[in-house]
Amino acid sequence: MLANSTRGFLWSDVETRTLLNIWGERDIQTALGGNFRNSHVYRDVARRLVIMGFERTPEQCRVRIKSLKRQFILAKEGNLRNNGQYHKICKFYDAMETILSCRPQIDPQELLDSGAVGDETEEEVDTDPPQDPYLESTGESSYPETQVKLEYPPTPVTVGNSTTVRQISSQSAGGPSSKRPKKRHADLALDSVTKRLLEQSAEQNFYQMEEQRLQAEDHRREAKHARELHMLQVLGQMFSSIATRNPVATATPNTAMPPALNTMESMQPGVPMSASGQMRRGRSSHRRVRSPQPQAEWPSHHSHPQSQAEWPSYHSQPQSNAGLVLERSFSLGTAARRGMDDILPLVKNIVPQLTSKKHKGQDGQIAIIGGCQEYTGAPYFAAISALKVGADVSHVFCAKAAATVIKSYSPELIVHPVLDSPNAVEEIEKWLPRLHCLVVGPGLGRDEMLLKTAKEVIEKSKARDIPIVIDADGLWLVAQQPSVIQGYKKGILTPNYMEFTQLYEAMHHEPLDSSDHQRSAMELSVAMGNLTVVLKGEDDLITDGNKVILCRQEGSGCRCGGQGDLLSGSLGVLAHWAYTSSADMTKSVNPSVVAAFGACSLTRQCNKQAFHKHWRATTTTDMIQEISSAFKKLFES
Ligand SMILES: NC(=O)C1=CN([C@@H]2O[C@H](COP(=O)(O)OP(=O)(O)OC[C@H]3O[C@@H](n4cnc5c(N)ncnc54)[C@H](OP(=O)(O)O)[C@@H]3O)[C@@H](O)[C@H]2O)[C@@H](O)CC1
Ligand SMILES: Nc1ncnc2c1ncn2[C@@H]1O[C@H](COP(=O)(O)OP(=O)(O)OP(=O)(O)O)[C@@H](O)[C@H]1O
Repeated sequence: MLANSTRGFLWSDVETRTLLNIWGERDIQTALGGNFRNSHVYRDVARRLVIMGFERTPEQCRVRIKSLKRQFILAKEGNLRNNGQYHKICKFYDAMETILSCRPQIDPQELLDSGAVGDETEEEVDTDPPQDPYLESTGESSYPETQVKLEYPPTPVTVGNSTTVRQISSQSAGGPSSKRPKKRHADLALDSVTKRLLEQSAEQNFYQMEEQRLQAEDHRREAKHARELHMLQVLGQMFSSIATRNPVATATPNTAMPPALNTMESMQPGVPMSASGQMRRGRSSHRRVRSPQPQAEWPSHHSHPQSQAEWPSYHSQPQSNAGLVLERSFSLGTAARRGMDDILPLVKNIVPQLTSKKHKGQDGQIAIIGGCQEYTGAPYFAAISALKVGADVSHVFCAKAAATVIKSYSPELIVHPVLDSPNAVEEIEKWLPRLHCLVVGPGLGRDEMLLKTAKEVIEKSKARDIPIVIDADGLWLVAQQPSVIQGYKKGILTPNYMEFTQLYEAMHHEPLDSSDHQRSAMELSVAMGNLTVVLKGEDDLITDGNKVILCRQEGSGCRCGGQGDLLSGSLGVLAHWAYTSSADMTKSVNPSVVAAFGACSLTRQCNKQAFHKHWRATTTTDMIQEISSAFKKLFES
């Protein structure tokens, strides 16, 4: 049976790697290098792909390769917009580089001699604007193609070690009447000058095309956001009509903000939102700027029904320096906004009483799914942090090679060396009835067998309604197979910036707009079915797709590895507490959000305290030692 019988626009990593393996085969590369018509080569590629279990048309293969080459060239050229991090998210960079650097060098003179003028090879020339990835499989594009007229012989442009062939513009190539030289090696000096000129103009041409390509991309993005906006408007209207039938919900206070899809990036606590009432999208030439409007000038919901019925509005809730709430709400916003004045008291509310009436286990039995030969520290940090925050029991389900090492770090942890055993899922499943929260990913690694086990354990835990925190390599799994957690309301994702980028791009099939993290985080959350997303960074950004909370608890400049594990372990416990607290305690705020805010604040406070003592020498172990006092300071004073 074919692995990919239901074809879609999406190429899985395995499928792409198989395609690259086939495309990189010597005979294919030779065939592509020596032919200006290559449809038969891609027929062969598609045929070989079918043998490997993936059904794709030759055109799909060609388009996919083309797009991979585009990504690779972009990454290579450094013509990037992702804070110079793009090479890290060009997943197949190494494979592309290996293949392209082994390509036979193409002699431009041979191309001229071959008489292939104007007979463009589809394989080598990359002049199309990017295709909408949703339509890659059909080859159609949802936006007008940028016309780049190419009339003259191809000339090589060196990208790294490889040589690709590009067309030259008429001005630079000397016009279509350029004649094929009669003697091939007649004038070497002239040849080399001509070659240099051709190379320069090809480069210029390349940058022009890149510019056009980026513009086309911007247009496409604008169109996408316009569609989103429209959807939001429709939703707003729906909520509005419900609200008019619901007397409680219609009691919306006079806090309607300008109808701007805003971000809080420029906001400081206490600064009115209207000061930043503009839509920040992509490149400057396409920014749509709304005039800043003083808050007072915006009519209330009652006098300006459109302001809430048609537009989602974002409300800033001035907070303590540690936390800031950005909320997108519709007409029913009042209900959602109740209790959002301050998240910290809600975290305090969920912390269980210490009482002699309880027995062991009631305050939390947490399990970490992670730990392999390479990574033993991460699961330990997460598990011990869970204990120090207040869980009664902390388990680690890890690979055999990691178990003894983790046990030797701490006798407090219960370590199960089962993750790489054939009956791993069964072994872990036995424990699920007693577990209150799972933290999947710290030190898990990317071994396929371990990931498969993790995936099945997630499925079993979902069936039991257990909160699941996914971090580190667990997020990699989610980027490959989002459905594993998509739509599960008790799922919490805790990506750092790199992990966030991968997740975002896996869900949206387009590069992350790094200028607007809050919007992107919300989009990711919504795409994942309103899962809670915690984007860690200078400010931690927490969203469930409806509101964004910034955690700005003071930390330090020390970024020792493992802090994220402290966060995910603590979050495991807090999530359990939040989900077992009454709605009164959390004031109906999403329990995952309350827990996430608590875990972020705690991690940052630990970082601050440890840094005061150890300065540059601060390690995660030092931070863990601060959990007790940081917790008390934040949540019990
Ligand atoms: N002691 C242990 O056992 C520990 C084990 N751990 C375990 O290791 C496993 C793999 O985790 P990971 O940390 O290597 O992977 P990930 O976070 O993707 O970083 C990869 C690269 O991305 C970059 N990068 C990262 N953050 C960035 C940012 N914000 N902004 C920009 N760039 C950023 C940075 O690239 P660089 O700067 O080095 O080029 C980084 O090297 C996982 O199981 C985890 O649990 C850790 O928990 C640590 C303690
Ligand atoms: N620039 C920063 N300033 C202050 N705090 C930060 C900064 N970056 C991250 N943090 C804090 O460090 C904690 C861990 O985030 P980090 O980005 O280091 O996670 P990670 O890369 O997943 O960690 P790990 O090393 O465990 O894999 C978070 O609580 C976050 O608030």
